[in-house]
Amino acid sequence: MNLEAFLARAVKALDHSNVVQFRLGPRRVYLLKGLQNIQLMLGQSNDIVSEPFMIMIFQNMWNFTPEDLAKFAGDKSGRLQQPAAGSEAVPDHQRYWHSMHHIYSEYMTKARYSSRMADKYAEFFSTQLTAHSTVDEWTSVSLFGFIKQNMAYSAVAALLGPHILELNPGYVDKSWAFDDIVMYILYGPPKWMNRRPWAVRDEFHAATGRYLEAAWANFDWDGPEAASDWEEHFGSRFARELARWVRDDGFSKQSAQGIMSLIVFALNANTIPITTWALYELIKDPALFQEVKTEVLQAYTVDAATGERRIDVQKLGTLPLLQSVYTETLRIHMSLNLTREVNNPVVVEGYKLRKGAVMQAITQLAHLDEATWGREGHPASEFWAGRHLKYAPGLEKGGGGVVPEFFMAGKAGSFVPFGGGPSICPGRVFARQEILLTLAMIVTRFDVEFVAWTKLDGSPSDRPAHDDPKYIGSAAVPPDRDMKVRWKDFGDPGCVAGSELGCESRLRC
Ligand code: HEM
Repeated sequence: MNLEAFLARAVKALDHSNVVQFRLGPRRVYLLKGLQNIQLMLGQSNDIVSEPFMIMIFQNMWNFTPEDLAKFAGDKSGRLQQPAAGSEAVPDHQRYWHSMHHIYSEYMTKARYSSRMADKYAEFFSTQLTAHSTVDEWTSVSLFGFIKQNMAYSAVAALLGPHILELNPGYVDKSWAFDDIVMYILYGPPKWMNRRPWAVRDEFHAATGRYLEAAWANFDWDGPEAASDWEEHFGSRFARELARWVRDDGFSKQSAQGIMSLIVFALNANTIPITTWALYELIKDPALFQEVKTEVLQAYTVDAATGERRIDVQKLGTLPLLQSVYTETLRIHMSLNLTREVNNPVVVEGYKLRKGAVMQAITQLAHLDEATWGREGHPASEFWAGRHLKYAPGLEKGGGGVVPEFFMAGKAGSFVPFGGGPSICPGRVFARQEILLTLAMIVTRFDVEFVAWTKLDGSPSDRPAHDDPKYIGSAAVPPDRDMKVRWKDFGDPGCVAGSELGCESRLRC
């Protein structure tokens, strides 16, 4: 399916109406736009659900066994605490959607667990930066390639612990090979016509399975780490709780490794394109790079006891310019058809949508709406780092020491990179921390100079990067060009103007 062509037709059709209906085989599909319609579709209710679409994903991407698939398909009680009407008698252990949702929201989204993962991520990523550069020397780097390898490596180690990478040399490459064939598996021709994508999936799943086996064999459930937030075998508490639930509820080994593999895919598929695009913007604009660096230096703290310098992730998340750059990058490069199914009839702009009808909202339509996001001299289609900054009346940028505030330039329903409702992305808190940390660590640690645009294979390109059309409609869209840069590592950052922190860093503030 050509999602780019579909998107272009959909945008045209939605020019005239907020609701456009078409048929996909026997199904009625309703494309929606407009704040209220999207809020309705992504609301907290058992009337409009994502489960039927997820079943398709479980079958193809997760490779669930038919028995395990039947457990989810048969559970109509929904994800919410309150079972859907008519499902009140379903025993708790058979509420598969709710159990999974509970683990997501408890161990992935809550600040305690996401911050622990973020700290581990910073530790692993710092080690990767050190391994790939020499202090005080200029090194040539293909930025997208670098981020794809090293950010993914560090995020996997933070989520699942380092052993998965030791047990499976080339695991990160396997995960990207899987990323490459995901849309084919979901929407492409059947397996008998081309077996390769399924072989790529199975190889990736098997590698993840080796991690699960080793973790189960080596983790002591009665030992001192039984309630720890992070340990080396399973990695994060989230991964451990997910593995435990899958085993306790009797899922097969095949389904268990599929679930974990999908988490790895979700972990990297969006954060890495978004981080890469944000870095491209910062490097293209040296003044912006410097402004972000100055701002980020405020988030370094020194541990009074150990003298160790580290980034305070919470503080990082409050820096206005950095937040604005992050929001703007997500706004521009997220392209997903959010999909739901009607479980109980609903009325949308006078149309009655029956049970079984499919609803879709296209993130790009909301994110690029000129009326919502456009500002004089800054059309909605263009990146503008200052779009989400607000200055006190009378004080404009450049007015000596004026600190702006971060604010959402559009309305909440016009910005849905993480979806919404019960199936909103559970990784959103960690994703933000991970992206901000990566940007912060690079801008404070390196001097970076643009060298040239290249194609993804490293050959010269005569143009800058665009969104890679292959990924439009599927998630955060990666660039179709790499950026060759040279960077110089200044080593340990943390020196804030005049060394307030008492460091002897060579970092030029
Ligand atoms: C910039 C980064 C990210 C973006 C833009 C993003 C976006 C999304 C979106 C749009 C959905 C579907 C939501 C819906 O249907 O309403 C989703 C689901 C999901 N995301 Fe993320 N995501 C990001 C990072 C992450 C990370 C780091 C993880 C961590 C493992 C993660 C794990 C998941 C999972 C497990 C689901 C499925 C949730 C469910 O079915 O209940 N995501 N994400």
